[in-house]
Amino acid sequence: MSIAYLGPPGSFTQAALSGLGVPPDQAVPYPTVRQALDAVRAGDASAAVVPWENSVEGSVTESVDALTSGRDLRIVGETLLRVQFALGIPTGTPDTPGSTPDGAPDGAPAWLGSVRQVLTHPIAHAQCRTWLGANLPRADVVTTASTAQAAKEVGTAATPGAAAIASPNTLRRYGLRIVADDIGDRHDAVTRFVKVTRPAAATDAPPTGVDRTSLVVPLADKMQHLHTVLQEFARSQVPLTAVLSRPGGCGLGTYSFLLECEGHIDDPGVGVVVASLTRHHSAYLLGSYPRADLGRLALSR
Ligand SMILES: O=C(O)C(=O)C[C@]1(C(=O)O)C=C[C@@H](O)C=C1
Repeated sequence: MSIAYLGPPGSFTQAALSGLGVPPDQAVPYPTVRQALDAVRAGDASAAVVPWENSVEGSVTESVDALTSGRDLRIVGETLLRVQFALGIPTGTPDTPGSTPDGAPDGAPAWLGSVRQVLTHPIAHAQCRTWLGANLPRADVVTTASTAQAAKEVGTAATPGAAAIASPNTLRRYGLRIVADDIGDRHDAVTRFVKVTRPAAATDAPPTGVDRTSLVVPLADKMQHLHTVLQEFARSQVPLTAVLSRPGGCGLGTYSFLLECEGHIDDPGVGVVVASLTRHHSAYLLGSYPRADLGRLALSR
């Protein structure tokens, strides 16, 4: 069966598929993270790959919210990808010497004068803020469901004054001319992607010794329990790797927590913590899966 991913082709998510062992001929692009996950829920895809966390911008809350909107999906794997960004404009864009936009630096290249609008994914935008602020401070930023979608829209519509931020290969794929490369604020930016399945299909991976466990603790209006939740990890000496609060749905100040820790549910420490949080705080498991290795990063260009 097919494997859904955040498309269109050329997205960073597509570049991450090989790191999760997804054969290219099984991968099917979906327009949004939610639609990719819903395809798994509906049984139209056996698994989905979605972005989960970025080293510069933090958690991909769209993915966290879409995944935790039900208790019916499990994370079964993760991979890491180094992400690099470039700016592309339609090939027909004429250079307009002497018309650099308001606020652009003196002596800026001529093509800058033509760019009024930059399309990209919000997390890519967040990673290119410094470059955009210095070079295109007055350009409108239009967010798209993925960087590849931005490249596709700019390449297809060839709207005068529009540019896209995506990986260099993706800009080329959609026929754009790269006018600025390596425009990310951090050259070591990394995005973590996860593979998600229905629990019935999830052959829970056995412990490898280098695993991660993700769970949700929906504290909602019982915020005073947060410190006891965190103490459970300390007591069992289980290292927490992430704590993310999301709106709990019961008004301001109520939260649901995504917690991630080192170790596997079948490891004694993690097992004890998850069992206790499940019993006392209605926690539920999102998955125990092999942790990706920072030393074996793929580079997406
Ligand atoms: O826009 C894409 O191409 C994606 O795959 C999404 C995404 C993300 O959500 O973080 C993936 C990696 C980059 O950090 C920017 C965007």
